[in-house]
Amino acid sequence: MAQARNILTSLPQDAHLSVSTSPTTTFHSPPSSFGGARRPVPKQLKPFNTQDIKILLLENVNQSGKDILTKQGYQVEALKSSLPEDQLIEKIRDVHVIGIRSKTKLNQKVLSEAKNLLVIGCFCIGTNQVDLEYAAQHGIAVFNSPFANSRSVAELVIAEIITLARQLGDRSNEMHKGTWNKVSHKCWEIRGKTLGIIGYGHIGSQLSVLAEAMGMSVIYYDVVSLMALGTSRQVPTLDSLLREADFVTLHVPELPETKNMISAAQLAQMKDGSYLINASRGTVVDIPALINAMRSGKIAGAALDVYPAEPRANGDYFNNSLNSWEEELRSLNNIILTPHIGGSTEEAQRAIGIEVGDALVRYINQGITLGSVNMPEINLRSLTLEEPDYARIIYVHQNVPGVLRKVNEILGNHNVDKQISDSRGNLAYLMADVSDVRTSDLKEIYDSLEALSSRVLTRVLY
Ligand SMILES: NC(=O)c1ccc[n+]([C@@H]2O[C@H](COP(=O)([O-])OP(=O)(O)OC[C@H]3O[C@@H](n4cnc5c(N)ncnc54)[C@H](O)[C@@H]3O)[C@@H](O)[C@H]2O)c1
Ligand SMILES: O=C(O)CC[C@@H](O)C(=O)O
Repeated sequence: MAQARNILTSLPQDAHLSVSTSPTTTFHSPPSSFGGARRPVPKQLKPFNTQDIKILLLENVNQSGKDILTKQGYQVEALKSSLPEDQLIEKIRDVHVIGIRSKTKLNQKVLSEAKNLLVIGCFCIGTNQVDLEYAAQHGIAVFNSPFANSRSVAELVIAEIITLARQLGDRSNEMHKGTWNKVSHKCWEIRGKTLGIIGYGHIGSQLSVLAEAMGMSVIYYDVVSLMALGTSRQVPTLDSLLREADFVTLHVPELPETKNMISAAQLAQMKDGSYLINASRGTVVDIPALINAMRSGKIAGAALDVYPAEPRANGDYFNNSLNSWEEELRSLNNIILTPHIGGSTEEAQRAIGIEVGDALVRYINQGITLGSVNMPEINLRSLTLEEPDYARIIYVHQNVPGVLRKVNEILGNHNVDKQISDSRGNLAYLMADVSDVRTSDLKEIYDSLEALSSRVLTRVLY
């Protein structure tokens, strides 16, 4: 694969390399010295003609991200929803970059059709919807936004804790139907109650601070030992958390180990009349088991933001055609059902658009992998307009013995100005800036690297 991703534009054989005069807006070299020195203007490297780069953005990616990509001159097509798999395959064949959120499944079947694909931008935290390993093995880098929406999720959970404790959803529904029902029975303050957080990462720890400010006691369970914020306390087992908490909230990634981590046995461990909140991934809670626990009164209320299967677009139905238990879920009392909006605030979406948009531009134009979730993280200071006949060679390869020797034999006839290499598992990423090269040299370097058996992807940027 990757013929179109082998990026070397055809210039006359002996032409000197041309330099674009438009500096990149998203990447700056550090100043060469302090105090008054003229700052070298970063050179915009050209993966190929920027206007030839085709980008498909799905799932209503924020305007901030679209603007960053459009400003580069790339061709950007943006759709509001995700696509059915057959349409996705049709479209992905043609593009160099795809931007998605949580709904688009980029599995092996889809990615194997993506012959031109260079990079995937997940405009969200979760990357479980992408086969990261397959992507890496085919030289496709994946970027996400690791914490730009964490605060939004934490704030939603705080709102849900109070809403459940006071049965606000039910009272509001009754009023909408014209019924006045003033009750205090089993309505509680949250002050002094215990919040159990499962997964004390970006979201869990942020929530911990907010919950303590509301007067709650916080305990948490995580597979790694983590510093407790405020007066919170890590507990050694999931069971101990479930037995002690009045409110249990999940903030773990979708993994084989987290599938149905809250099922009948765990619900049975929870305190009578406690509450469950899940804004992580739909696979983490066994929903039929939750329905039973709520019907029996064991669980007094729940809030779900995520589901094992979710509709593709706004306006789609949330009913039994997606998940067999949806009607039953909707019929329960004191349950808050939201359409995966934990990270859906103006602030979060704008920040994610900028963060992932910038990462895509850096990768496309400069080959920089900082923040990639499936490639070694590699950066070199940018080339400048004062370095006219330079090129950046990127060689993604299998991490096997002897490759660097062969690569350096190929580059050895030229002046390698700077070079860096790193590996991640069985994949390695090498970046080298070579000076005094002509187009014919580049063609030769490119062809020689392509001929190595270790090759995953070769790019030449200049
Ligand atoms: N509802 C939404 O809109 C929304 C928004 C953002 C993130 N999310 C989901 O929330 C998840 C958590 O986000 P985050 O940014 O806090 O992630 P994070 O990676 O910062 O933290 C996850 C924590 O879970 C822990 N963990 C992993 N496996 C575990 C297990 N089996 N048991 C206990 N702990 C375990 C990890 O050690 C880590 O500390 C994301 O993976 C994403 O799926 C949902
Ligand atoms: O915006 C989305 O679709 C996903 C939000 C959230 O689940 C995330 O992973 O960041």
